[in-house]
Amino acid sequence: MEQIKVVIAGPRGRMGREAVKLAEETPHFTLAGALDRRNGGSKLSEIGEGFSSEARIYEDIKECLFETNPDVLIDLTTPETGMYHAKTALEAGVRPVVGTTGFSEEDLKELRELAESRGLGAIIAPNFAVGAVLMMKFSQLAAKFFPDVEIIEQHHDRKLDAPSGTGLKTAEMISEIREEKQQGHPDEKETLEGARGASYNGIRIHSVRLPGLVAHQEVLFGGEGQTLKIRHDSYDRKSFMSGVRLSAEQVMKIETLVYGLENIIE
Ligand SMILES: NC(=O)C1=CN([C@@H]2O[C@H](COP(=O)(O)OP(=O)(O)OC[C@H]3O[C@@H](n4cnc5c(N)ncnc54)[C@H](O)[C@@H]3O)[C@@H](O)[C@H]2O)C=CC1
Ligand SMILES: O=C(O)C1=N[C@H](C(=O)O)C[C@H](O)C1
Repeated sequence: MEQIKVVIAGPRGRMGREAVKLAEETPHFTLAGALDRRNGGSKLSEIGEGFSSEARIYEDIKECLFETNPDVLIDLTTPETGMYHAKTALEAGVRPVVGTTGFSEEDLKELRELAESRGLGAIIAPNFAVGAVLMMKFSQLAAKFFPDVEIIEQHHDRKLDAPSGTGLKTAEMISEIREEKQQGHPDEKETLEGARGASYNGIRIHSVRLPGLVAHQEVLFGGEGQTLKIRHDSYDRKSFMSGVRLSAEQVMKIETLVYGLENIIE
């Protein structure tokens, strides 16, 4: 298999550290460097996170990409940083694989145009877990028969964005096959603000944040005399790593931006 040179942004984060281990363990990946907010100039093996890689840590993305000349930048940081990194990578001829969530439609449009104008692949995947992708696909199918649907996403309490990227993507995928629809009683009133959750084209999204949780989502459909629940649980961040690996492989073969892992696993 073709050797892929990767840089990982956010190596000390919950996802980033799994991604560093993935890169260290994958024979056809070469970990060329890491982008962090601190530890610039050190090697990954020197920062006490249990990494064995001798790859250097950079604090400046431009310097990092110039010196390491990677094929792929894997970004697992924060929404603002993720957007800046993805843009800077494309401008430098590097293909971004972005797991970071919280991108707007405008962000996606801008990155798609940039990727296509440079003839480069880019993948933005709100969820890298295959089970979560299937949950979204099954939900899209179910919504053809059950147009009344609410999404309950549950995450750890260190999460910055709400709703989750997965919750939003699920609502987007359902909206592709469902007309906008007002759900619940037409005269319903919130006596406590937020009680009915956020609304995406009329689909309610409820965000739960609690210590102890990792990443969980239930898509709840209601019909006459029946309900259907489609649920996915990530109990460990290892659940995301096969999707990260697949994305880094596939991004080398495309020349546009792909938003969502469902577009590369089917
Ligand atoms: N697509 C997917 O399957 C998944 C996506 N995520 C998303 O990935 C992102 C990261 O999640 P976690 O690892 O849980 O967060 P985290 O807070 O544990 O890690 C984020 C890391 O990014 C680093 N960082 C922030 N700004 C930076 C900068 N300018 N340069 C370099 N590093 C920087 C932080 O120091 C931190 O180590 C979030 O947006 C989350 O929603 C999380 C899990 C799965
Ligand atoms: O922050 C997380 O943890 C996760 N973020 C992604 C999201 O926002 O959907 C993916 C997964 O749910 C974990």
